[in-house]
Amino acid sequence: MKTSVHPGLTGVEAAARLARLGPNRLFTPAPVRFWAIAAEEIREPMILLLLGVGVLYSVWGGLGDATTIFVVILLLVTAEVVNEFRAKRAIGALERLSSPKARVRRSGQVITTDTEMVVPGDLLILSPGVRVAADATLTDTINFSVDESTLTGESLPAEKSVGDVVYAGTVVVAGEGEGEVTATGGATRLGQLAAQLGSVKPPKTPLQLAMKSLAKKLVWVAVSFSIVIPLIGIARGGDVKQMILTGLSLAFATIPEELPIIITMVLGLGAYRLSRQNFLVKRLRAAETLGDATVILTDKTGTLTESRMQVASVWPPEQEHTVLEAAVGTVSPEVPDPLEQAVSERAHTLGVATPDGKIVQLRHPGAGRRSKAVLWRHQDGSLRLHLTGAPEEIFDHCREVPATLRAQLAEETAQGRRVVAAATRTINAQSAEIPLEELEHDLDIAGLVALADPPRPGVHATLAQVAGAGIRTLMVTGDHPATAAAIAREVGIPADRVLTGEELDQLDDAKLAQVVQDVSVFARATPQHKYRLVQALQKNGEVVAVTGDGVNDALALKAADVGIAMGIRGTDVAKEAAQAVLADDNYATLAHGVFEGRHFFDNLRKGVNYYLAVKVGLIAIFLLPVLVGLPLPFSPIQIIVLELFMDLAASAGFVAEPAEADIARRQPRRARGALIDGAALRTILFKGGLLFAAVMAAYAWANWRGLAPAQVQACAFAAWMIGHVALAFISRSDRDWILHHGLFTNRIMNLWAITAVVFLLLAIYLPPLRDALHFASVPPTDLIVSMALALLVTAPAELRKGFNS
Ligand SMILES: Nc1ncnc2c1ncn2[C@@H]1O[C@H](COP(=O)(O)OP(=O)(O)OP(=O)(O)O)[C@@H](O)[C@H]1O
Repeated sequence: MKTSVHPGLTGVEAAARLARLGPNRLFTPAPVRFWAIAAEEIREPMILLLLGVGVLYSVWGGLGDATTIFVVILLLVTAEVVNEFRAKRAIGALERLSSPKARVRRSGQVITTDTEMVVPGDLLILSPGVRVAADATLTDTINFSVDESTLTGESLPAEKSVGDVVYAGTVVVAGEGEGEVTATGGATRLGQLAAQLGSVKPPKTPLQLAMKSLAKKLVWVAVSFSIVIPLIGIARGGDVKQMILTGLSLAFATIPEELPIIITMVLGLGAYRLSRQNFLVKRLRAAETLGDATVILTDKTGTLTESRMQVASVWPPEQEHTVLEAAVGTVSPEVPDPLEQAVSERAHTLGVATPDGKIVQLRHPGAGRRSKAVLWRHQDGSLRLHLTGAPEEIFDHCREVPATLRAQLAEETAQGRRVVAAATRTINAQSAEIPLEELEHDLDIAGLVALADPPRPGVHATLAQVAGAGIRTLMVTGDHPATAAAIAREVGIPADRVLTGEELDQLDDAKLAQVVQDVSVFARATPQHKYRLVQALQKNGEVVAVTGDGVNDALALKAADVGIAMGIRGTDVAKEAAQAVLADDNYATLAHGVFEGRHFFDNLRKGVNYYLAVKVGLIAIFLLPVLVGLPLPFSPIQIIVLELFMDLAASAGFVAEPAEADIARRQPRRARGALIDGAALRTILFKGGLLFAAVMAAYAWANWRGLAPAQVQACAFAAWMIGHVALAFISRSDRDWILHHGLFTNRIMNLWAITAVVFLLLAIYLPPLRDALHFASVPPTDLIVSMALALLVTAPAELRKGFNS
């Protein structure tokens, strides 16, 4: 392969072309616009229902009532639109954060840029695992082939050489190459295909679907009550118009249209926050499942270790020069991996040069091989083959291997070092066309290079924390078993037994499912082994999070419950197959993500349970008075105001809830059951019942005191507002006392509570608002008693935690 004859475009020229020809992308993501969301929201059946109520009010009630109701509608719609806008903008930003990258040469330097920034004339640097960013004509290749199945459906790799065209969207599977971009974005072949397909909306996550279906079921419950309650009222001689308005308002307040929005808010905003901390959530699904992980299947290099490899020793030491000369012959000049970087740095320090000449053949590790082979043609026409890789594999191809080398290998690997052997062979000058595999024999061993790659600082502590949270960590590596075991011990993974890929092949699926219960370290493993491990673990009922970087890791990443690609080491293919990307490749970031996943799920459950509890309370509050023939505790306008406050708490308040103290200590939720199980249902009914009792207590008190109907409603309203604020605070933690959890640690909830209380006081004592909402001023003592009753009656929800834990 020629080395960098063409320097590529300059940055200035590339920018000019980008401005002229537009970004290299197939779809322009629809921008998230506030007004578009608002327009959509206004067309929602719920809002139409409310507008209907408004119109009826203006016909039956009067202009004042109609104005009040339209103001409330405006507030409600604004609140919902702001919420939805925030969540959708966050989800949109997620895509930008994990946008694909491409390697190009500009002004003689290889740089990594956003794929969108690639322009015609750019020189693409292509290596295995790369998804080709744009259509390009190959200017340089070496044993180069691509998988074109996305375009042609043909699954066999297509070999390509200089002059051939590679298409955007295809994947490099072998060799190395360089190509000059001829078309970008919509002008590429893929772009033309994509234009026919149109844009694809991301599918809804299982939880979003479950929530939608739950919301649909609950609509019927809400609607039934909203019909039955006014019917009973009318049968008992109530005012027909008033009852119709009550029914409509009740329907509006109890139909759980907010449920799917709560999910989008919690998962969307949560995933966005997590993505700012190096855990890029590409699909919301990942945010959903992460917290349930019971097993983390992780790579070693870069995830548990630093991936800043350094040559620790070379064997035999007196022949270091020769060994490095052999090893540096397989170092890729364009895209060296950390191992190659370490070798080349050391060679550079000692003044050992890269072979002088041209690469005529090349084979990367992979497809069952753990070595890299490069065939060089020197200036004088002679051919020399260089092989670097797993010692046992290299030894097999060597003429003879001194026993001291084998002994040294054992010693170095026991210290956790990655050890590669380097060997060479002089080849007949006429044999350049013979496939590499046929040349790889009778090699002369040069020696061993041992590379140190220490564990990342803090990874030991994180692993212990993860283990304490009931999550097992399994290490799967392509490295030597002794190296794997030594690193595993250092970071705290049990390594009494290490299983190699070869041993794993001997086990059938049933046996493997048994073995994975005890063994935590797998060495000399391939991506296929990783895939089998994921399946075996899932067979045992585990929820598996897996990391991956290579082209062939896509299988395991897709099969896992959460597939997580490495951001630094990962290939494009792995990143595409994964649901999330670790921007820093760090195990600690992954662990943090799992705990955050638990946190999201907690918040979601708390928000939903609270939301349903207050709805149950509201229905009960209306059912009892109509059944026993008492005046209604709230007028229709008041019901609509209540809805505004309860929606806000559930959708915005619980999103901001800090994690529970035991988030990293408790065991995973084993049963991946429904969001609302038996226990949750009991809690919902219990809390709804308490809210009902709180309002009824104030209502009874006000009646007993002989207050006027509008005053009775004011007392009931006060009890509701205080009661539902108290319940919201109590619901912020399931098991922990709220004082222990932190009474004022949720800023949004604080703000909401203060607004609710101030609004309550203004609604009763500020004449224009009071008149608009049909309240009457009440003696402060009665108000205080109503509020105190609400606190007293809802307190059992807090006390119940003592019995639950
Ligand atoms: N660039 C390379 N040159 C020579 N040999 C290599 C190279 N890369 C990998 N190998 C050999 O292949 C083995 C497996 O390496 P690989 O990078 O595939 O491991 P892995 O599965 O990614 O493991 P890990 O989780 O430790 O990264 C290494 O131990 C080494 O012997």
